[in-house]
Amino acid sequence: MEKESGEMKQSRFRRICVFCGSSQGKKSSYQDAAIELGRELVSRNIDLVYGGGSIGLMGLVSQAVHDGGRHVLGVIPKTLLPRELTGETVGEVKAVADMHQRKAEMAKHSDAFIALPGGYGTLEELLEVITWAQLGIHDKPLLRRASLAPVLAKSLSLLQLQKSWSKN
Ligand SMILES: C/C(=C\CNc1ncnc2c1ncn2[C@@H]1O[C@H](COP(=O)(O)O)[C@@H](O)[C@H]1O)CO
Repeated sequence: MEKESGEMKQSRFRRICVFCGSSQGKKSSYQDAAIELGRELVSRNIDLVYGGGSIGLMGLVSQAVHDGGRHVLGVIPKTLLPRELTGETVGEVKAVADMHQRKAEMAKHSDAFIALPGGYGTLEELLEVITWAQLGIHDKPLLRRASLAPVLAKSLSLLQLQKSWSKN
């Protein structure tokens, strides 16, 4: 991405949608990755679109982008608007009717998608944009889309495993 002179080349993406956990996850590397991604977007002059709120990795990436002076758009269903559910949102907040409209709005306002570690919500959002790409509904890049199937399969079986552990 860097030019020979050392100055940063303008990315072809203006706004990137990030799907990520509403909790911080068990590994500090997840939190580090969220902050690092936020700073990377700033360094490439890219704005953020995400699910809104300040909780979990969502809060870390949005705060990093906001702190760096780039625009942050949080798309939140009306039912999740109360601050006790999602916390304070930095930047612009777009309230939508429901989860379906949220995903459509996030996709509409973005030029590409990136997924960080997360739970069922992140997986669901990721699977939907992959499916839309497969159906030709959009042709926006998704980070490592080509090799995602095995990763997703592994994640799903890990989630299943985690579920059965928590029952014991
Ligand atoms: C209902 C409660 C908390 C939910 N708060 C959320 N606020 C904003 N966005 C959310 C929330 N939960 C899920 N999302 C969306 O899904 C992704 C994260 O889900 P995950 O299951 O944590 O991976 C994220 O990208 C959001 O778009 C109180 O219990």
